Amino acid sequence: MINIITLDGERVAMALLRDVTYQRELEDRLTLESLTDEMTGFYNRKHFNARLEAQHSGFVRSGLPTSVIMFDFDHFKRINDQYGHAGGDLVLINAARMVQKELRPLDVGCRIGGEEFAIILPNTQLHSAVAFAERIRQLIETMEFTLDDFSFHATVTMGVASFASTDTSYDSLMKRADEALYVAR
Ligand SMILES: Nc1nc2c(ncn2[C@@H]2O[C@H](COP(=O)(O)OP(=O)(O)OP(=O)(O)O)[C@@H](O)[C@H]2O)c(=O)[nH]1
Repeated sequence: MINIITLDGERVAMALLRDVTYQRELEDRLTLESLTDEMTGFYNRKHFNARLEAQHSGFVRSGLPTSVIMFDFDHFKRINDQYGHAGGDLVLINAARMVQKELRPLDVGCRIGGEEFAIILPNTQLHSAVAFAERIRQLIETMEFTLDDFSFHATVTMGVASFASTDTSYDSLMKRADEALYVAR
């Protein structure tokens, strides 16, 4: 804002400038926090739904493929019972960290439930997504989790699906991935 003021009888212009960098950074941080899971740093279910809906629109418009990998830790309750909640948390945090390292820049890793994760893979056909899911599954299987004097392993069940021309919304893809998850058990 520029004001004209009189100083010592002279008319001068005075500009008021406000540095909003801090405010912008704070707003960006709050937005990011509302979209991410604090424990793993992955995006939360809200962001997952929004991104998948956007990917579905892209698919309808231009036919760009998108696949989704869902995975769920097997018998997670048993891990909590045997190694405590800290043991369960350790599995979720370390597995998410490992998966994050395997993702390409456009991929979106999300924690969509307690021990349930999903990865959105833009521009990825089903067969590539299946190969990637299998690699992740094996990597998790070989991870060793250590807490106090105990070492243990965890396994996941995966489901993979891609958008199809018959999909009326992103929900249809989720249903297929869920069914695949179920069949794999
Ligand atoms: N440690 C820890 N446990 C969690 C968290 N969120 C959810 N859980 C636990 O995850 C367990 C999920 O239990 P279920 O849905 O029965 O799943 P499950 O034991 O893996 O059984 P299946 O899915 O049939 O293999 C519950 O015991 C929850 O308490 C979390 O953030 N940390």
